[in-house]
Amino acid sequence: MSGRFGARLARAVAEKGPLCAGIDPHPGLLQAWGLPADAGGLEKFALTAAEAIAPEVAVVKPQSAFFEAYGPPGVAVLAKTMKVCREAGALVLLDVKRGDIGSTMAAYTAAFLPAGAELEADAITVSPYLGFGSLDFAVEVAQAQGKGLFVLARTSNPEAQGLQNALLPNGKTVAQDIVDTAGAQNAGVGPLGDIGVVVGATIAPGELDLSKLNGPVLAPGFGAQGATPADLRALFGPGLPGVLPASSRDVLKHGPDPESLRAAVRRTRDSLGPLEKGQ
Ligand SMILES: O=c1ccn([C@@H]2O[C@H](COP(=O)(O)O)[C@@H](O)[C@H]2O)c(=O)[nH]1
Repeated sequence: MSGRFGARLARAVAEKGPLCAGIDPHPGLLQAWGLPADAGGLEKFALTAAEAIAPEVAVVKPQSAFFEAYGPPGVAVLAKTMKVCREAGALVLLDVKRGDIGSTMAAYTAAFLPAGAELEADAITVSPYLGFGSLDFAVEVAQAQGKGLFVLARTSNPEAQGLQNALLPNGKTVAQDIVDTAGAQNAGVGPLGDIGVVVGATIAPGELDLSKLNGPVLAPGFGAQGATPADLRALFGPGLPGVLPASSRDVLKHGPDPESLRAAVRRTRDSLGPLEKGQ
């Protein structure tokens, strides 16, 4: 690993395209793959998915919740899965959505960002709902150690709209304010800053101005939650610069056969259009 996260991400996307493939071991998927709902079934599921998917995409996003649900053995499987993905050349974005007062955020930061941590990720998702400033230490560590953060701004779930589109005294929506605060951290950094945001692929075009973000956008909601490649283009523009459409269940439902999983991830990746220079 060398260089800033934004630069590493830009290189990976130029090589493999922008798809972020999720590893979400839902109990229903384990059942559909004929696996037991225990740590052994979890391991078979996650490692099969990681080995088939990680070589094909720029970014893999394991969903921590589905591993944590199995206790310490599940967390051990998560660590193994992340290692397999990184060894296959993918960047690992751990979806953990952590957010707390600053001093506690420091402990979360230590758990996921430093080199050599058991759950070391290239980037993590974080929540700014204790105030963006509560993330200051995580921002500092990410920028200093070549890692990234994806800050929840306008999430893909329908319940989010009221809170995230509420107007602040400065006249901006909560989500826009989060995007602009992330953008301030990325100012002047090329080709892409390290502090990204999460913007659901399911939201209406025109809700947010991302023009000054200068950082990556994780866009979940593509696939199983209904958003299509056309929705992504309408929302983010045709070139999708810095945007990582994320899909989990829609790819994973094609397992357990590794060849079918590989074919599904390639189809999904190719549905986003040809690679463009500088994308
Ligand atoms: O706004 C958000 C933020 C995160 N997620 C996560 O992404 C995946 C989506 O899975 P699909 O199977 O592709 O629907 C999942 O891990 C969510 O926790 C999101 O959906 N929306």
